[in-house]
Amino acid sequence: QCTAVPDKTYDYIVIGSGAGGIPVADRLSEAGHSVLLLEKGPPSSGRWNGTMKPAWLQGTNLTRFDVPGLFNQIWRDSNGVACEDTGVMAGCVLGGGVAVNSALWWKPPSRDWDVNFPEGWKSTDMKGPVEKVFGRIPGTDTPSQDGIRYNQQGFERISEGLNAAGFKQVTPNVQSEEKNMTYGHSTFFIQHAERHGPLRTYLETAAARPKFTLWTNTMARRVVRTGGRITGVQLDCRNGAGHNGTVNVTPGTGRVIVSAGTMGTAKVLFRSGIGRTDQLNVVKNSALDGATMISQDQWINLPVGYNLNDHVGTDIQVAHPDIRFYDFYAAYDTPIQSDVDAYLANRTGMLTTVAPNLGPIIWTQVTPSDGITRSIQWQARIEGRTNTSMTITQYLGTGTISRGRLDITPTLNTRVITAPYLRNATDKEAVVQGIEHMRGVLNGVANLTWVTPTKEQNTTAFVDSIPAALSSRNSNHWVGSCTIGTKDGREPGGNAVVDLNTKVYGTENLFVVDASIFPGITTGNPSAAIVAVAERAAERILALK
Ligand SMILES: Cc1cc2nc3c(=O)[nH]c(=O)nc-3n(C[C@H](O)[C@H](O)[C@H](O)COP(=O)(O)OP(=O)(O)OC[C@H]3O[C@@H](n4cnc5c(N)ncnc54)[C@H](O)[C@@H]3O)c2cc1C
Repeated sequence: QCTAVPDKTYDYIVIGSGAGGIPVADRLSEAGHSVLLLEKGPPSSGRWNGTMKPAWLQGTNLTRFDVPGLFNQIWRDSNGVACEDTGVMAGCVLGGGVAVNSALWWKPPSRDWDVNFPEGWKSTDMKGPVEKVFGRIPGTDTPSQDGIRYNQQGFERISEGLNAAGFKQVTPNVQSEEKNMTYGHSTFFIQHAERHGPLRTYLETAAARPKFTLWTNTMARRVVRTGGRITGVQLDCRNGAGHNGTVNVTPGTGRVIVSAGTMGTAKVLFRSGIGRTDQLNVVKNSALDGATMISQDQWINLPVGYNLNDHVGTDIQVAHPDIRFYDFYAAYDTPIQSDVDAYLANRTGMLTTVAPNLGPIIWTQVTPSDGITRSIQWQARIEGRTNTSMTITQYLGTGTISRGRLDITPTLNTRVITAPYLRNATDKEAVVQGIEHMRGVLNGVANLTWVTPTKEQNTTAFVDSIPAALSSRNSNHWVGSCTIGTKDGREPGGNAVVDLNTKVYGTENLFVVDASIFPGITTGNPSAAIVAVAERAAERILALK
């Protein structure tokens, strides 16, 4: 049953409850403001009354989102979980990406801020926000309550090669600056062997305050505005629940924060008449929005959808007779009973391991012929062509030059129109250099065999054989599309959508706080960096008059 919007206004309306939205909503509410957090999807974890679970979790307060061993289920059945309007994988449930992801959790090295971000957002500015994030969500590299890491054969064999090649083993979030020739155990935002992170910290403190309100199953269709002044948000209820109508901000002082993710935020802005004219014309000519869209003389011409980025993923695969595959996919419907018992009784055993048994995580840097250093993260997992194979994904991160673009279709879905992968020759050179290096390192592991590339294959030919396309390179780490910067995108040569306070250019009270404002991709999986950006944005927004 949909509910009509009550006659009440809010100091802040935050659209989207992901890595960016939950922390910023919490900090704004902590400052004493009334805050409404909108989420288009249903509840996810058991803590928030989620219901999606396998038979063996019936009668517990856990859902598929809570148990680390079930995190693979998103690749088996994403119905009602994944966004239907993004063209790429993203979580459309309470928590967004931090409800559905692999929970990998990295303190960003200074380089991630200093290479990518504008003034006011450099590593010296981000030190406090990062400390706040890790104070609340420290993460762990031993999720199981008995302190045991299970099925570590892959980690151990690969480490032999790394050690022989001079790599140093580190505790990644302690030695977080050491991101070259280092490796460590996967580190997760897991606690008590359950998914933790923003849903179990920031959202809990926010929800405990009387002036905080959360509406799930409630989608922001567009912001309602007169010129640059936003007065409210028009809502569509979903899944036969949620709220319908237009909810307003406090007259004169209220603000709206869009935190709907790299794809979702771009869509909300397009539907609100903010973007390049070609995209706004698509919305204007659409059956859904055409008749009700804000008139053309009010459009704000900004480069929404540009500067899109993601880690370029390149998979290599090796095999070793010691490696043991564990069937996390089967754990949903036909789990091993002793593993279920260990998990439910003690939070120990294989199901405390994030599927599909990730690690080691390895960091290197390469500098191709343009002289610009690229950070690389290598992410190993026990999954591949056979039961003894291991896939190791190379993520090309901080320092990449290639960028892509997203746009909106006549049915109002976003889609990646230009994939941000290897559009620049030196990015490709960096990928090849990195793989060449890792092939040498892994050749130092006794009894290791190569699946891809084959031992004889030339590295450049191997990299060329994998299309620079979404289907083969996508890492689900989308950033960009509403870039932060000082060059107002309404001006010739301007590339930024939001200013240094995360306020959308040309508006008085509209902000964007999520992965979409990142000017470039991070070294590692980005969720901790996004939470840190939300902390910093809250500081800056609260400091505004
Ligand atoms: C399968 C997968 C695995 C990943 N693994 C990792 C990992 O291990 N570690 C890591 O650091 N990162 C990982 N990531 C990436 C990480 O989760 C994302 O980068 C991060 O969640 C993005 O944060 P965000 O706030 O920008 O958007 P999101 O977290 O995507 O949040 C956006 C939220 O807004 C909601 N929304 C969208 N439109 C509207 C609207 N119009 N109205 C109301 N609500 C709306 C969405 O439903 C969603 O809840 C993974 C991502 C995926 C998809």
